[in-house]
Amino acid sequence: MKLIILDRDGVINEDSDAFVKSVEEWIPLPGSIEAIARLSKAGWTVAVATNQSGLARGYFSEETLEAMHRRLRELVAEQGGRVDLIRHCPHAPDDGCDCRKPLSGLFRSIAEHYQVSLNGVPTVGDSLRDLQAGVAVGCRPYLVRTGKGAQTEQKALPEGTRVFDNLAAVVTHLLEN
Ligand SMILES: O=P(O)(O)OC[C@@H](O)[C@H]1O[C@@H](OP(=O)(O)O)[C@@H](O)[C@@H](O)[C@@H]1O
Ligand SMILES: [Mg+2]
Ligand SMILES: [Zn+2]
Repeated sequence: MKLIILDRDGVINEDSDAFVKSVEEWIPLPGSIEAIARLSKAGWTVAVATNQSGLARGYFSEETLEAMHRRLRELVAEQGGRVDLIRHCPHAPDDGCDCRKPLSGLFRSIAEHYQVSLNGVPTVGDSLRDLQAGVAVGCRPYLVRTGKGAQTEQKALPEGTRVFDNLAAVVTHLLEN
């Protein structure tokens, strides 16, 4: 299967240092919804792996998070595409979970869901921890310059990381190669 694993905040939608705390604050980045739809229509299965410590911090509820993800799914469906699976880490940094990126629990959960290896599966993130979580289970890392990506690009990146301006550019590359 052609599987791709996307980070959410800063890749699909605008990120904020104050967290994305409501559907109103959940604003798609230009071209990202269409990019996800292009992948779907080309036969790709699109999964999302996202840290959502705002839940543990009490900034928003699971119901609000689900409303954001309903909005994402609706917008992609309007473009003829589909977000197939969303896995999130609800924990705080000091909860000691195994699913908060850079740990790979979300990625392993996605692999388990589809009963596939993640070797070579592209993963797209804006933070170093997104790439580290995916690379640890064999994913091919793609960094975008949206969200926190421009700052991340200044750091030491996992070997082989490809850098693109945004998700739309990553998708164009993937669909052309
Ligand atoms: O980029 P993804 O994984 O989809 O989501 C990131 C968000 O959960 C938030 O993660 C927080 O990190 P801490 O959880 O405070 O370390 C901060 O970086 C926020 O700016 C950001 O909105
Ligand atoms: Mg992010
Ligand atoms: Zn967790």
